[in-house]
Amino acid sequence: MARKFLVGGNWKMNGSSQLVSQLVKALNEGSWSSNVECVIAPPAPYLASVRSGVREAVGVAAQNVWVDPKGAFTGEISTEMLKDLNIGWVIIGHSERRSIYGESDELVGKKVAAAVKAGLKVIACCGESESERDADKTTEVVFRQIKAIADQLSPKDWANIVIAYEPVWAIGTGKVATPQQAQEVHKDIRNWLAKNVSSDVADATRILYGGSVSAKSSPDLQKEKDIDGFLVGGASLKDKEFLEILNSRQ
Ligand SMILES: O=C(CO)COP(=O)(O)O
Repeated sequence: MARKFLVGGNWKMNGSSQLVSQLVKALNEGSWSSNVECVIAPPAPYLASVRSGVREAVGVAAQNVWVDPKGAFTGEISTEMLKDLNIGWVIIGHSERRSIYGESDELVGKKVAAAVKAGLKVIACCGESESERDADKTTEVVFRQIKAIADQLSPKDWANIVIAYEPVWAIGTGKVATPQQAQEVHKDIRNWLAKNVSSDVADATRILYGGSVSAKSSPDLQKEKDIDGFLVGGASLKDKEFLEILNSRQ
């Protein structure tokens, strides 16, 4: 089954009104193949203006969401608010949320389930740290993270899930995984889905690679069979480079 290539831009806690306008303008004026889907994730204060400013074909994602629909949760954002603002996507379980804010596998699973039930599409992140890779625990960690998500979902929910494999050692370090390293884990994730969810879900689910993706590394990474796109951090804040990455899909 053909999986549409997806390039996501995770702006993290970066930007200003000025940079946001510049990036939106570049995406409105730039072009890339209709076989490539683009989703950008601005910081929460800019979600509404990005959604109204960027062309419809570009998806907009929040970088986090809470599990309850409303109430006394100071500082949080609900799925209902995202829908109210016409934000179709949310990134959940990013390694920065896990490590800095202590989000457990279980909480990540609950957030993914709440978002999908609310009708949002989810980019669900997983990935091992350097010491876990060195200890040969990559698949153990990644499978545990994905299982915590899968446990909360029914097979049909997977139509709205994209997985992002983001090895922690490659995030913001300039140390990009080789195409072979990434492909190996992507294939393992797909096999895990086939065995534990269904072969249809394994075939259809897009698995993105994230971690120091640049215009230089994207052409080779995109050649790998099980790499269905990228989740780009730093390079998504550079308008020309992000467009180059969008155009690296052959
Ligand atoms: O965390 C990432 C995307 O979510 C990757 O960040 P960098 O591309 O800056 O390494």
